[in-house]
Parts: sequence; C-alpha cells; structure tokens
Amino acid sequence: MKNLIEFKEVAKDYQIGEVQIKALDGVDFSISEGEFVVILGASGAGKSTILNILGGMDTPTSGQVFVDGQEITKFNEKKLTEYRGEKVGFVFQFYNLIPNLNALENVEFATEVCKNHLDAKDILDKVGLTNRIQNFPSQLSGGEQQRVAIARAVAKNPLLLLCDEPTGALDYVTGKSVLKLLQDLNKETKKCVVLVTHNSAIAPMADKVIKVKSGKIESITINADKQSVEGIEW
Ligand SMILES: Nc1ncnc2c1ncn2[C@@H]1O[C@H](COP(=O)(O)OP(=O)(O)OP(=O)(O)O)[C@@H](O)[C@H]1O
Repeated sequence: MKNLIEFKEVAKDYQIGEVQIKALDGVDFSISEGEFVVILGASGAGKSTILNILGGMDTPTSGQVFVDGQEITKFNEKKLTEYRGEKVGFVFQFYNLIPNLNALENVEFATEVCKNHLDAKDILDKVGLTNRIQNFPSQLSGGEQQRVAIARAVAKNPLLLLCDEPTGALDYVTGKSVLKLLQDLNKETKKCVVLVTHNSAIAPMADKVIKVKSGKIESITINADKQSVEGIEW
C-alpha cells in the first residue's frame, strides 16, 4: 500500500539553559494509507512530540516529514495552518470542547472552515450521540464528551486522525468503548488513525506498533493478525 506518512531522520531539540534535551533523535518510520497505528512509549519518550510534528503543531529541529506526497516540514505558517485545518483531525485526552456550545454546535463550529466536511448530525449519529446533540459538555459524561471530540475530528473529513492518549481520562469500560469507536471508524472510513499511548496492552488492536524510547524508535512491529478491542483485556 502507498505510504501516506514518512518521517526521515527527524530530530527535535530543546535548549533549557545549559541543558540540551533531545526529545527526538533520528526518528524514521512510515505509515500507509488506512493504517491504524499505535505509538507506544513511557512518559517522556517523545510520543507527543511526534504527534505534534505530524499534526503541524510543532516543527522539527532537523529532518523531513512527508504527508500525502508533500513535505510538511517545508510549509510556511500559512500552509501549516491550512494543513492543520483541512487534513488533520485531533483528539486529545481532555476533549477540549467549547463549554458554551452544545454537542452539535461544537462539531459544526469545527467543520465551518473545512471545504470537504461531512454532516455534523450524521457523524454524531455514528458515534452514538443521536439523543445528546443539544447537550452542553457539562451535561455529558467523559465518554460522551470524548465521542463529541471524535465526531468533531472526523466531521472535518481529514486525511489523518491523530489521538493523544484519548482514553487517558476515562474508566476502563468507557475507554474501551472509545477505542472500539476509533477502530470501527478506521475500518469504515479507511482513514489513517495514529494513536499515542503508554498502555502497551492495546498494541494488538493496531496494524502497526511504533515503540519509542528516549527519543528514538525502539521497534516497529506489524500485527499480522490484529485484534478487535473487545478481545483485549488489560
Ligand atoms: N516545550 C518543551 N520544552 C522543553 N522540553 C520539552 C518540551 N516539550 C517536550 N519536552 C521534553 O521532550 C521529551 C519528550 O516529550 P514528549 O511530551 O514528546 O513525551 P511523551 O512520550 O509524549 O510523554 P508523556 O506520555 O508523559 O506525555 C521530554 O523529555 C520532555 O520533557
């Protein structure tokens, strides 16, 4: 299958006073169209830095990143803003919904600027929130808020769905149902999902597992027989 994403020798350094932190150090990997990828590693390994660079929210110190044939590391601010707006859907640990907009308005607000967006109501149906679209975030459970956040990301009809610890604030059962939703959406829409986590137990649900350690790639594994989330226990 065609490569959708390529990281080539990507490095990210932070200078804090006298100390240089190598958040990423020569990171190479590729991701194919439609893949469900889990980026796994301990706290501080560099997972979020990879995701932020891939999402155009951060830029590397050196190296190249290609997405869909374009070198995003050559993009200026304007092109990066377009890229973030049109091509990338984000799902974060703490949902980041707008408190004074209801579920439907949260999704519509995000899709307003996207040319190829999908119908907000249809997507909220798909994530199981048909009867909750008028609710404000404070009137929704954590799991429901994360479903709204996923709907908001998916409704943009992006090229990639990037998820940073999407179940980090949820209990086991709710977290599992959110992972199942992401797995189902990946299967149905064939959109590439990249999910960052420290939970190695969920690795079997991925097509590809990229392990990160101290800013370097420790291993890249292809799961020949990936599993449905329902069949995984942790
Ligand atoms: N803005 C920053 N300034 C200085 N150091 C940073 C900055 N952002 C990240 N780092 C450092 O870079 C390294 C990688 O951080 P990163 O957030 O990517 O790790 P992570 O694997 O996502 O960790 P976690 O699971 O705890 O979120 C860490 O040592 C972190 O302290």
